[in-house]
Amino acid sequence: MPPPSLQLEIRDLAVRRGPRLLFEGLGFALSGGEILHLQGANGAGKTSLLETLAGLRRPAAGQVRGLPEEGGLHWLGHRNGLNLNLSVLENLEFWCGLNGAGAAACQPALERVGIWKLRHRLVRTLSAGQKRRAALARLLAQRRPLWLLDEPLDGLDRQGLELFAQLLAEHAAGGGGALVTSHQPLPAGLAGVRILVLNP
Ligand SMILES: Nc1ncnc2c1ncn2[C@@H]1O[C@H](COP(=O)(O)OP(=O)(O)OP(=O)(O)O)[C@@H](O)[C@H]1O
Repeated sequence: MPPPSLQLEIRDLAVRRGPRLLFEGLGFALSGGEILHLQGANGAGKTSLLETLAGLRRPAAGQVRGLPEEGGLHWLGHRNGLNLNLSVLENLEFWCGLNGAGAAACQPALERVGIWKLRHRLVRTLSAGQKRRAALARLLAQRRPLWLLDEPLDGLDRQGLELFAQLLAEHAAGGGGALVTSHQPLPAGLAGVRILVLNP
């Protein structure tokens, strides 16, 4: 079942952190099937923009139209969203329970990211890249039309980067869209990638 179609439109957006105006007048669109690679210097406001789109931060001005209904986006921030004192499987079951995917979605997701054999390990005992794979499994456990990914490549090895590229390509091919921050280039060969530079 493909996710509902995505037509995100950002107009004249301004975001402030405390007294500091990070950016203003920002406009862009993101449709299903597209991947937007968000670039910009440290402190440019990339994370703040994603947090704003995720509803975690109120914009100072502007409009965000076409955000999916509640439950329609996945947020993967600098932190992995994993409880270090639970096992990999317990973490995923928690997320599946929260988003209505059901426990049956956990095994295929963990197999896909290559860490099913680690399912009983406490997350605190995993390497950084293994934790990142567990976080990516969250995205697979339930299909959602919009992915907001903040530095998702951090910690991934070469195979992890290839896996990430496949997951992103499949997401886009299924009609999903993604806004991805990364200081390194996105894996080569991904179709439908546009670049947006914040505060060039
Ligand atoms: N909790 C906070 N309180 C006040 N200012 C903050 C806070 N977190 C971040 N900032 C400031 O907001 C600005 C934008 O930060 P943000 O994390 O959005 O940038 P970024 O483009 O994602 O940076 P990076 O590439 O380093 O991850 C920075 O100047 C930062 O110092």
